[in-house]
Amino acid sequence: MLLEGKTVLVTGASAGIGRAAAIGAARHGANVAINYHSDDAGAAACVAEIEALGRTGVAIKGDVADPATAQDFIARSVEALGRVDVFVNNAGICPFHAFLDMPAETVDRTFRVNLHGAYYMVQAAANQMVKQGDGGAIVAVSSISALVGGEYQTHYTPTKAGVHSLMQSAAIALGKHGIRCNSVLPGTILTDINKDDLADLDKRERMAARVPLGRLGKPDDLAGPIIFLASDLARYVTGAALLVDGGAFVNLQ
Ligand SMILES: NC(=O)C1=CN([C@@H]2O[C@H](COP(=O)(O)OP(=O)(O)OC[C@H]3O[C@@H](n4cnc5c(N)ncnc54)[C@H](O)[C@@H]3O)[C@@H](O)[C@H]2O)C=CC1
Ligand SMILES: C[C@H](O)[C@@H]1OC(=O)[C@H](O)[C@@H]1O
Repeated sequence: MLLEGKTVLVTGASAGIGRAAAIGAARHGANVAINYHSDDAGAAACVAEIEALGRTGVAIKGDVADPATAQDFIARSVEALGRVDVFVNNAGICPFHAFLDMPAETVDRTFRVNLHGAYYMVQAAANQMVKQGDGGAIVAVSSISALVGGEYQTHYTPTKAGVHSLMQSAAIALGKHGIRCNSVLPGTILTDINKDDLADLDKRERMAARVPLGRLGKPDDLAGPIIFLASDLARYVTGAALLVDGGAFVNLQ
């Protein structure tokens, strides 16, 4: 049990990586509050799994693109669970589209959800941790895409580089408060975010062929690395970025 008695908050946890992180935290002894955007059934199912593990779970609806959601999520989580020990910034979108005719509203929405949302959520969680006075851990779900490009992801990859950079600067700003800030950089993980893109079986095979470990990732592959960074096992780790990509990034030839 790496998070026994801790309170963990996860954004975008009605599905995918966020959901796996939330349930993984509960499996490690944490009570968990999740933020979600619109999938009431997915959020309820996640809370039900947390509670089946004997922990308290709470789901709070809100669009992370709205700065007010961050204040609301932290305040209502504290109301329900008492405090915030760990904050996992996960919510994100990636509407694949070509560069030359990328609609301005797609760029704007992607920036607001992935980067502005991360900024205000991390800031609100950090303020709560500072108020509590005994440190904490923040883990952001960035991406291998913080380091490499994507033809149909010109609006998305800068947000993931931004989240990675946010963790580095926040690590400096919050170290004096005992708050650690790290990111995980997933490779290609099979979730709803890329279901349509990977319906192209040629592309899916190409992506899998790049992975030395021989397969694309599953949401649960991220739970362990996120829980590790959130836990006291990583007590001297801050400002770090952990690739969780089956080796895809280093596989040049
Ligand atoms: N699947 C992949 O290959 C990779 C995913 N990531 C990142 O992982 C994170 C999670 O994505 P996945 O689990 O893959 O996809 P997903 O589509 O299964 O999950 C995304 C989650 O974010 C939530 N969300 C979306 N917009 C939101 C909003 N405005 N407010 C609140 N919640 C919102 C969704 O409801 C959902 O729970 C994202 O930040 C994504 O960029 C990073 C690298 C690779
Ligand atoms: C959504 C993509 O399949 C996924 O998102 C990322 O951040 C990875 O780099 C993959 O491209």
